[in-house]
Parts: sequence; C-alpha cells; structure tokens
Amino acid sequence: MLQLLTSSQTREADAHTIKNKPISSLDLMESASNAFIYAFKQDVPTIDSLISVYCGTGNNGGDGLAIARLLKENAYDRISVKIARFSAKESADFSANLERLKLTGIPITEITNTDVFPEENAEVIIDALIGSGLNKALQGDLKSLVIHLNQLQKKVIAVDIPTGLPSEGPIDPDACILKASLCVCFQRPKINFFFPESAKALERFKVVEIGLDEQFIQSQAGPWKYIEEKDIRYSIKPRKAFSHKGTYGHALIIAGYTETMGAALLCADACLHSGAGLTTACIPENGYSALNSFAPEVMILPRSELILGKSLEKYSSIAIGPGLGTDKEATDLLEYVLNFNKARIVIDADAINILAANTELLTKLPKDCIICPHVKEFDRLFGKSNSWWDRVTLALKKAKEFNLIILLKNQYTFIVTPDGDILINPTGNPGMAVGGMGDILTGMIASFLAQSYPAIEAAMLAAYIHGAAGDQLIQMNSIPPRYITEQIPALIKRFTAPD
Ligand SMILES: NC(=O)C1=CN([C@@H]2O[C@H](COP(=O)(O)OP(=O)(O)OC[C@H]3O[C@@H](n4cnc5c(N)ncnc54)[C@H](O)[C@@H]3O)[C@@H](O)[C@H]2O)[C@@H](O)CC1
Ligand SMILES: [K+]
Repeated sequence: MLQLLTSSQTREADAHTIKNKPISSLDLMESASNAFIYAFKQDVPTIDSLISVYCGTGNNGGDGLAIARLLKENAYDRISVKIARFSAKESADFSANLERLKLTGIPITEITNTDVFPEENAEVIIDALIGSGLNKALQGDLKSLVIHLNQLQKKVIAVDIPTGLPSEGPIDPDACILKASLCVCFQRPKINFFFPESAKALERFKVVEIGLDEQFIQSQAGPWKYIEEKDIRYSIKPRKAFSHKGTYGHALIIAGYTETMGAALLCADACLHSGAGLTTACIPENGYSALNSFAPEVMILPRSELILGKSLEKYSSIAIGPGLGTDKEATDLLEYVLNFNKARIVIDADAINILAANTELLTKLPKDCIICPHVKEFDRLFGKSNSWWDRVTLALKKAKEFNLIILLKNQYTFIVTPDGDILINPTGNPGMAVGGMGDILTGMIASFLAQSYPAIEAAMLAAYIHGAAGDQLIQMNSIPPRYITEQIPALIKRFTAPD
C-alpha cells in the first residue's frame, strides 16, 4: 500500500531526500520538472502547441521555470512564461531557475498588478503558481489572476497540485481554485484528490516519481493509504488441491422484500461468484422461484424459520440488509443476528438504516463487523458532515469507538478500520453509479468472509475487485450490476496468478 503524505510530511520527505540521498534541492527540482515533462509529452504530444507557463515565486514557480526551459529542450518552442510577482519573496531555487531561463530566450512577462492582464493566446496553460506551499485561501491579486485564467477556459495542466487546492483538510466549496484538466503530481497523489469536492479543481491526475526516498515515505505515520494491485495479489489465496465446497465456507444472505427482491438475488449471486463454497439466501417466500431461476446454486433458508429462531451456527459469514426493508420483522432479524454475536457479519443498505433508527444496536455489533454505507446512509447513521474530509475523519472515530470496519462508498471507496487506517480503493468508474451495485459488493464481502479472509482483507478484496470488474467494462456508458458479477471469477483467478 502506498503511504500518502500530508503537505508537511512531503516537505520532510523532500528535506530528508536532499540530506540523505544526497541531492541538491535544485537538482531535485530538475528531477521533478523532468518527470513533469515526461507526463506532459504524453498529454500534449504536438510540439508546436502554444504553451504559457504561469509561475509563482516559490518552489512551485521554480518548477514552472525549469519546465519551460526543459520544454524548449524537448523541441516545444512556442512557449512563454508569465511570472505572478505580487510580493518581493522568492525562493532560492526559483531565483536560480530564473537565471537559467533567461539564457534560453523564452519570453518572460512579469505580472505585478491585476489592472490589465497580459494577452493570452496559448492553447495550453501550465499552472505553477502555488503548489503544496498553499497556506491560506487565495485572495487579492492572485485570486483575481486565477479568476481571469479560469474565465479563459483553456486546457490547464497543473504542476503538483492545482493552485488554491489544499493538499489535505476540508475543501471550501467557495474556494477560488485554478481548474486543471490534468494535474501531474509528484511522488504521491494528494489526499484531497480522493474527495468529490476536488472535482472543481481537477478532472484527473497522473503521479510521477521524482526520486524522493521511498523507504522514508513508507515509514511515515498517518492513516491514509492507497491500495495497489500488488496488495490484492498478496492477499488472495489460491484454491487448494483436494479442497471441497466445505473448505470455502458457507455464507448466509439475509435480504429481499416483495418490492426489492432483486437486491437479494444480486447479492446472493455475487457471493456465489466470489468463491464461497455454499451460499444460502434467507428471503421471503415470494422470491423463491425467482432465486431458483436466477441462481439455482443458491440454497434457501425460509425467512419464517429464521424468525422462529433457526440456529445460525453453521454459517461462516452473514450479510444482512440489501432490499431487506426496515419494518419490525427486518429490525427483529437484525437484532437476532447481532445477538448471535459469533458470526462474521457485513451490514448494508436497509440494515444500516435500521441501525440509524436504533442506535443502541451499535453497541451490539460484533468485533470487526463491516458496514458499507453510501454517503446518505453514513450521514443518517452518524450525522451530517460539512465536507468529505470531516466525514472520513468522523468515520475513523466511529470505527474505533465501535470496533468496526466502515466501507464508505465513493468514486474512491474509503475502508476505515478500527486500527486507525483509511484505505483508499483506486478502482471503479462513474459507469458503476447504478442501483444494485452495492448489493453486489455486499455479496462479495460476505463471500470473502466465508472463505476466512480477515475482515479488513475481505473488505479490501471486494472493493478492489468490484471496481476492477467495472473498469474492465469501461467501454459501457452505464453498467448493469449483473455484468460486474460475471467478471468476478476470472478476475479473482487473474489476481491469484503470479504477476
Ligand atoms: N525541494 C523541494 O522542496 C521540492 C519542491 N517542489 C515544488 O515545490 C512546491 C512547494 O513549494 P513551496 O513550499 O516553495 O511553496 P509554493 O511554491 O507552493 O508556494 C510559494 C509560497 O506562496 C505563499 N503562499 C501560500 N499560500 C498563498 C496564498 N494563498 N496567497 C499568496 N501566497 C501564498 C507561501 O509563502 C509559499 O511559501 C511543490 O508543490 C512542488 O511543486 C518540487 O520542486 C520538488 C522538490
Ligand atoms: K500549481
């Protein structure tokens, strides 16, 4: 997993690398600028593009100056540089790069006030105004410049981070930010890239290596971790020779209601496709024939038997919630499952809403229980938050308080653990924003739990593979959740095979 850094940790990583590699800070800036050029060339391959590089006077601006020079060395020769000089401060590496730039003949314009902006006919703007050194909201001249640049509606490529976006912490919905179509960021994505509010700052990002000390970065403390494919490969266990269905556990899916039986079917079917040895669905009687034709491998536990107190002893995992409804019977079922207290449980959808209406049940959740709310379910359960940063911070507090794993759905799903980690899932795409998608995910988690994966791994595997299945279908505008299920067995096999 990639350890993500706050801006102050990034500064420490820069300083550590400079001291111990060793490398001069000017050479590190050169390395960062070269890495930017590498990504830039893939995105803007046409060397006669008109490019304007907007630079502040700190190190982000220093990068901008070096980038302009290196672009010229890479045959892009229609470049101009605009320096926003609204204060007398400039960093040493900015000054050194300005001297180097002056030798290239690239035209340099200084913007010292915002009464008149220089004419701008560039097709591409490179944003090197402010980077991770942002320490307050944009205001005054810099804010006017950013508003002006946004109004030009050009393609903007940001260096390290879009000007005005904080690297971490709540994103003010009214903040003035230079909107980038691409951000090329250094060594690690910024934590704030994973929150929906960052959509106003950037459309996509690419991460480039600049040569910071990886061992130092990975040893940093902090909850934010980014899941990689190798974590999935490391975690997945191959099916063994001489194994039988009993080896892979027995999952029970308690779900479905007359109007929402489909949720139960999708959930049980996804559980089956994710490798559980046996899957049983506890659904109302009017769903039996649908289940038998949709997924004949899935067995049935009559809802009436469970209500009468049927033992749960034989199930290795239980999923409860998809399409369950929130009536008295559903509440009784959830309470019955929680009182059993031995199962490995995943709670979703209506069962989360039942928890929200009966918060005393939260104290009955067994250790390492997984809940997988979307944003509305989360807010209903734990109260409203003003920003995603606040919401995920609250999830961290609640995960510790109730000893539970919270899988908070988002384009980048957050898996928040009682040990204080926030694992960010990188897979998935907007085509997956379709009803029923969460039911698939819940079935997958139940399946991995049944197969004895530790709960955090079960959540991580399910989130990653669910998203990866969606990414395999990226050519579809919207993806019916059933199609995700079809992808699962082969994807698991692929991640099991040696890389
Ligand atoms: N050696 C290093 O430390 C490296 C730094 N790099 C670059 O350096 C950047 C960070 O540079 P700096 O720390 O110099 O900071 P920035 O260049 O991001 O910002 C410059 C200065 O602007 C001022 N400022 C902050 N918020 C402001 C606001 N709202 N309005 C007006 N002024 C404001 C601050 O005094 C800050 O120091 C990174 O984003 C990256 O682009 C890279 O060159 C890699 C190596
Ligand atoms: K920037």
